[in-house]
Order: sequence, then C-alpha cells, then structure tokens
Amino acid sequence: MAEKELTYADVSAHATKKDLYMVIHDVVYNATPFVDEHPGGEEVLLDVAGQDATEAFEDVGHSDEAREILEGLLVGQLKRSPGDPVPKVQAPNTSSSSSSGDATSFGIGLYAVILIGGAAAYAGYTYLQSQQAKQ
Ligand code: HEM
Repeated sequence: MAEKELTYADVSAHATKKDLYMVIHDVVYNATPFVDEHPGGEEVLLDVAGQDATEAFEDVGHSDEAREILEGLLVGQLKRSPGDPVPKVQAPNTSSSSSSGDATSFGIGLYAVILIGGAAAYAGYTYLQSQQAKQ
C-alpha cells in the first residue's frame, strides 16, 4: 500500500486535543487516540500538536514500547517544502564539524601558549644577561 504524503501545512491543521497530529523523524502520526493514555500526560502532546515533535520525543528517551505504539498511530510520510521548520535533531555527522572547530581553537590556544612562553623565556634570558653585565 502506498504511503500517504502530507505537507507541514496539512499536519498543522490537526492541532487540537480531539484531532492531534505530530511529526517525528519526518513521519506523521495521529496521536488523538493516545492523548488520554500518554504516561507523560496530555499537556506535552498538546505542546507539539500539529508540529515537529522529533526533539521532544527523543529528549525523553522513549522506550521501544513507545515506538511500537507510534507505529500504530502512523498516518503517512511528511512531504517537506522549502521554508518548513526543520527538526533540531540532526544526523550524527553534524557533530563532527563542530568537533573540528574545537580542534582549531585548541590549535590557536597551543600557538598562543608557545608564543607567550617563548616571550617569557626571552625576557628572563635578557634579564639574567643584564644582571651578569652589572657584576
Ligand atoms: C505519539 C507520540 C508519543 C508516544 C506514543 C509516547 C509514548 C510514551 C510512553 C509509552 C511512555 C512511557 C515510558 C516509555 O515507554 O518510554 C511515555 C512517557 C513519557 N513521554 Fe511520551 N510519547 C509520545 C510523545 C511524547 C512527546 C512529544 C513528549 C514531549 C516531551 C513526551 C513526553 C513524555 C514524558 C515526559 C514521559 C515520561 C513520563 C514519566 O515517566 O513520568 N512524549 N511516552
């Protein structure tokens, strides 16, 4: 069976307790029958009603059981259009770019330590020389 495709605008039209859709990892779920049963309460589901709930869902660290419940609530695939909000949870490869940034700033820090250390050593050396010249 071909999966239904919904746009972000379609999803945001279902944002009430009696009609509650949400997007998790680009898949659209109808959480309406689960609102009253959610162990985390209805409030948190209403907060993300009609929106991308990927970050909220993953932050909690939901169990496999929770993910099985999700499968039963599946509506279809999200069809992203330009300008749609992008979920904050990204593929792990984005962290590698930030770690390379850390490596660069570490390199600059090391360079500064060598420069300052060198300058201090030179100042000490010239000071000792001047002391010896006085004797
Ligand atoms: C339709 C989507 C969701 C389903 C099917 C679902 C299902 C569940 C289930 C089965 C649990 C029990 C613990 C577990 O098995 O992990 C749970 C707990 C919880 N959920 Fe969700 N959840 C959904 C969305 C969300 C969202 C969007 C939030 C937003 C923050 C949320 C927040 C929580 C919290 C805070 C708990 C912990 C409750 C506690 O231990 O006292 N859930 N959820």
